Amino acid sequence: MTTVVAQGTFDILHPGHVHYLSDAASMGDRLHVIVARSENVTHKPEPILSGRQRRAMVDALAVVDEAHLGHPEDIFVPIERIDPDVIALGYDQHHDEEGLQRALRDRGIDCEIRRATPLEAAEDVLPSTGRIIDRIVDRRC
Ligand SMILES: Cc1cc2nc3c(=O)[nH]c(=O)nc-3n(C[C@H](O)[C@H](O)[C@H](O)COP(=O)(O)O)c2cc1C
Ligand SMILES: Nc1ncnc2c1ncn2[C@@H]1O[C@H](COP(=O)(O)OP(=O)(O)OP(=O)(O)O)[C@@H](O)[C@H]1O
Repeated sequence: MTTVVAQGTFDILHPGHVHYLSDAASMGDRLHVIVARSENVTHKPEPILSGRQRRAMVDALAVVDEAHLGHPEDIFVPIERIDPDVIALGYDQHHDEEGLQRALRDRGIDCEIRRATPLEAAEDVLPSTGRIIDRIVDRRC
């Protein structure tokens, strides 16, 4: 049984999220998703939906076995509990893969880090929460 972990903000679900989570699910047998706490999303505007709402939306997807609201302080607490075989990073996530691998090893977690692929977007709705919000503001305000 290969356990995979995916993680992210997942504010206002869109096809890019479904693509990432489907890709992550295809890397193993069970997919756990860690949903970032709003207070830890510091590299972009605060999420519109609460952490509980974002977790519930992700948990409702067929490809997801379990969605968890992330730990407020230590990102390795849920990882230690889930004990994954694979961590699937999003195609555009700027995590330091070597640093992450070292930190996992220091904690005795034997886990492979893999990258998911981007969704090839052909339609006119751009699959990014930020771009969707910009378009809503543009068209409706
Ligand atoms: C392995 C891993 C575990 C994470 N666990 C948590 C966590 O427990 N709590 C949390 O608030 N953020 C956690 N994060 C951070 C966020 O999920 C995410 O990386 C960050 O907010 C960037 O999200 P974005 O790709 O949606 O922009 C974790 C990140 C990684 C790489
Ligand atoms: N178009 C896409 N193709 C593949 N993966 C995607 C796509 N959009 C988002 N993801 C992945 O989904 C995960 C969570 O993404 P996130 O919640 O940051 O959404 P986002 O739409 O990229 O948000 P924002 O526009 O606010 O940066 C990340 O790992 C990201 O790589």
